[in-house]
Amino acid sequence: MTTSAQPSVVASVHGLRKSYGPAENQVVALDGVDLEIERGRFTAIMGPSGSGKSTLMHIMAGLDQATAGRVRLGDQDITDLDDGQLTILRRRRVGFVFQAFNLVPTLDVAANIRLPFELDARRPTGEEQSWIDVLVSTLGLASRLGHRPHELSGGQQQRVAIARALATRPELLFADEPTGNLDSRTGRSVLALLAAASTEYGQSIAMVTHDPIAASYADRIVFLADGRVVEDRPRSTAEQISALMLGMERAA
Ligand SMILES: Nc1ncnc2c1ncn2[C@@H]1O[C@H](COP(=O)(O)OP(=O)(O)OP(=O)(O)O)[C@@H](O)[C@H]1O
Repeated sequence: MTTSAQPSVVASVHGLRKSYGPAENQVVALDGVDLEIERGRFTAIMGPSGSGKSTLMHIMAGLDQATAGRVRLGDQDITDLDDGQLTILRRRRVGFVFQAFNLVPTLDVAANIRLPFELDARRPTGEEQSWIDVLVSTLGLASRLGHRPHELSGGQQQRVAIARALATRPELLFADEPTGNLDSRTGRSVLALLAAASTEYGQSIAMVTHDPIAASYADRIVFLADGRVVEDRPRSTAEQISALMLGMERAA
């Protein structure tokens, strides 16, 4: 086994608070969250509707700013970065996969996958193009490169979104209900791909989900309730996760 100089934590938040609205009518979305996301692992973030999952993910990904607390990505404290710096950080260091795929309808598959490079005003290097070729073939998209998103199935569109998100080898991939729009069989194949990206390529992944089956693909499951971390479990079966969720609902 080789020892890595990389720290084992890819992202962290400490004392994270986020509130919305004026003081007299304030909604507290995150109420003091401390969390470390481990490098090279697949972490699921679960919790009831309104528990703060999306808010946490958006702040960790530099899409939103904290009210209080610190946020780190890799070895950098990103808490006080301005909008321009956050835009560059998102473009270069994180990847996103959303429920709604978010592909550009006028671009073909190849151009959608290359988009992060275009937005950074550069072309993929030879090594990056080789990696894109690996992604395209692993994800079964080779015969679809000239197609537009509307010519693809939901599962194929999500695979394009995953290829696009992994193309720049992001330090951390964020996935928000990535299988929410897919039938269960296609959803499972997308989850297996994410799990393989983590185990085979060391990709760090943080995935928000409501679905115990989706979370069962992760190495670790963090549960939020009312803006706080209430459980933190290693890999579990869908049945164990469902039982835990039920127990938490009863206790609430
Ligand atoms: N822009 C906003 N303005 C006001 N309140 C907000 C805003 N965004 C989120 N909230 C509130 O913050 C709380 C946490 O929301 P968040 O979207 O993070 O929850 P969630 O766990 O992702 O929920 P869901 O599973 O339903 O997507 C909720 O009470 C929500 O209403």
